[in-house]
Amino acid sequence: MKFGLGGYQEEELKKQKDIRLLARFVPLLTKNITMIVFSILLMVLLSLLDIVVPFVTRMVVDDYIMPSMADPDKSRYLMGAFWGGIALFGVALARLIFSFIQIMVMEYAGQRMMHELRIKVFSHIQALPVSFFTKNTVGRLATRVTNDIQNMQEMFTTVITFVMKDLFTLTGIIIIVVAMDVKLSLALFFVIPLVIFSTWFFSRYSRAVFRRLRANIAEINSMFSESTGGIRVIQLFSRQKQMMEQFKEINHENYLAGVSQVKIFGLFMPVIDLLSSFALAIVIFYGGGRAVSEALSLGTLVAFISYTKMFFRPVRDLSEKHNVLQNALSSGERITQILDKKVDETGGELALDGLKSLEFKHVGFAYTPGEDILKDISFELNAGESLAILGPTGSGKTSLINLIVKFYPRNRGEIRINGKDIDDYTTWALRNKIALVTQDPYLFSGTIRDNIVPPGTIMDTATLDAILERSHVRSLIDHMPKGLDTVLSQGGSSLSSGERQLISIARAFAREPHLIIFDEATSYVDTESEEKIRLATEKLKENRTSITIAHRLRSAMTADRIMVLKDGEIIEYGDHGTLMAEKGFYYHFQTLDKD
Ligand SMILES: Nc1ncnc2c1ncn2[C@@H]1O[C@H](COP(=O)(O)OP(=O)(O)OP(=O)(O)O)[C@@H](O)[C@H]1O
Repeated sequence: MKFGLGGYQEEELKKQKDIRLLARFVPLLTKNITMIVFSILLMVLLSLLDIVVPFVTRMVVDDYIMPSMADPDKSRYLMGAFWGGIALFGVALARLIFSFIQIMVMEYAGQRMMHELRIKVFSHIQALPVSFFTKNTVGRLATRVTNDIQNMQEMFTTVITFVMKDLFTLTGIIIIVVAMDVKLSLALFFVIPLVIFSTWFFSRYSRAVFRRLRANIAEINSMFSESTGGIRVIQLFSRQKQMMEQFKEINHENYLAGVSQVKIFGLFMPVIDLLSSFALAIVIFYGGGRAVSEALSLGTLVAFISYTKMFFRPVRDLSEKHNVLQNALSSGERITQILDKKVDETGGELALDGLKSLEFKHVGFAYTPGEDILKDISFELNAGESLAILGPTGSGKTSLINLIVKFYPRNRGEIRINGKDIDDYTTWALRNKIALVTQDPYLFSGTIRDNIVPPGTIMDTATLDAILERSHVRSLIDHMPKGLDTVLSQGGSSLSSGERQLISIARAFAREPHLIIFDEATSYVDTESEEKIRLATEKLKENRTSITIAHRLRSAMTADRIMVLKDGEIIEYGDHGTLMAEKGFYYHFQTLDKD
């Protein structure tokens, strides 16, 4: 089933068997099994207390009230009725206490389980390959770690124990009514097939509606986060109306699904009420007749009426819990869908100690099968050499870089570092020793220091000072209210893109990388910042191997080798002199840039 609009659509779900789906979450339960079992035992006790009430009533009616009517000495019976009342009050008090303990224990266990599940989902998402995030929006993933996990918690806390209680109560009632009067209990059981049929009918439809609702909520979240993320562009290009239209459409889908849910519930509950009244009518008609002819005691009839009413409470309850269960199952499906996504396991065992060579051999790559973005790329870069990559927009420059840092896996050919396949190195070691300075670097929310010094590293002041000096970030930090300890907003949005780039160059210095990959900014950076960035990157590249996606004449000219890409192919390769002599793309780039 697909809903809403293209960009915000949820991935199609594979329908899983409920039991198999629930089994996936059993390990969470087993870790908290003591609390769960305790809570279930309390629930059993609570349902016993429920069942006992009509029984006590029956005793009071049959043993004290009825005999008192025919006896002139009524005082003999008063004490019995009094103690009956006290017993009922005692039962109510015990219910309150046990119920409080049960809720506390179960909620505690539920919180613990969800805490663990949330961590599991979060860490799994963190380990997923970059390609996953281009297909799954922030909003959609946020729904997974918030709403969906909340739904699962509700299932664990309410469904498990309440279903146990309800089933126990139903069984208890059935046993007790059969023991009291077989004939009258058959009259009550007459409606059970009808109850089962309507519950089955209801559950069939409600699951589909719940799935639609979940998908719609995720789409709303997803569209909301994307539209707020891009609010500047939306406002600048006056796209609010269009966004509003899209939102209205998604919201309308959600409304329709909500209405379907209401319809199903609106129908089901009255049907169950009708069946309950029907059963009651049969009990009163048949039981009443037998009581009149004294084949049945009045106390038993009164107890029967109570049990009939009580019988339908768990049925109603079960259907309501069924609701929670359906909701949780559709959330569970989406959580397992994420947990089933394969994390990148291509990493090997090797550490990366220094860089002697980087080699591409006939490398081919496509984001979508059949649509080649890089074709037959071969080149070699030795220690300390610099490579400048040039090419028109969309020619595959960024894609080539993405393969080196393993954001995406290559489809063909070999990529070797120091003669070994890049998959032989641990992904962590590889990324740790390759510094990628992007055009618009991402800074973490936290202090500037946290952004520069790698996590878990203790860096002495002299080293840090030298880094700040070499990356030309010193004057920027001196202007900050708390210097290195100034807290940045998320993504470093309070800084200019040039400032962000300088901090990310300092971050690169701190890791002492073997390979520098630098994506030169195409957007406007003021002359002063540009000069600082140029000096900082030159220092960073000193005595290191580097690759620059070059947009400036100077960076291209000074590189040891220059590669020109067009439509995913290398069309020119060599040093400045050679390529100028070829009078191709590079030659024209040089002459154009000079103008
Ligand atoms: N995640 C992706 N999924 C599918 N196609 C993609 C993805 N990223 C890039 N592409 C496509 O791959 C091609 C090469 O893109 P790439 O970003 O590598 O080019 P580029 O040379 O770096 O361009 P620019 O100079 O504009 O940054 C483009 O046609 C682009 O549309």
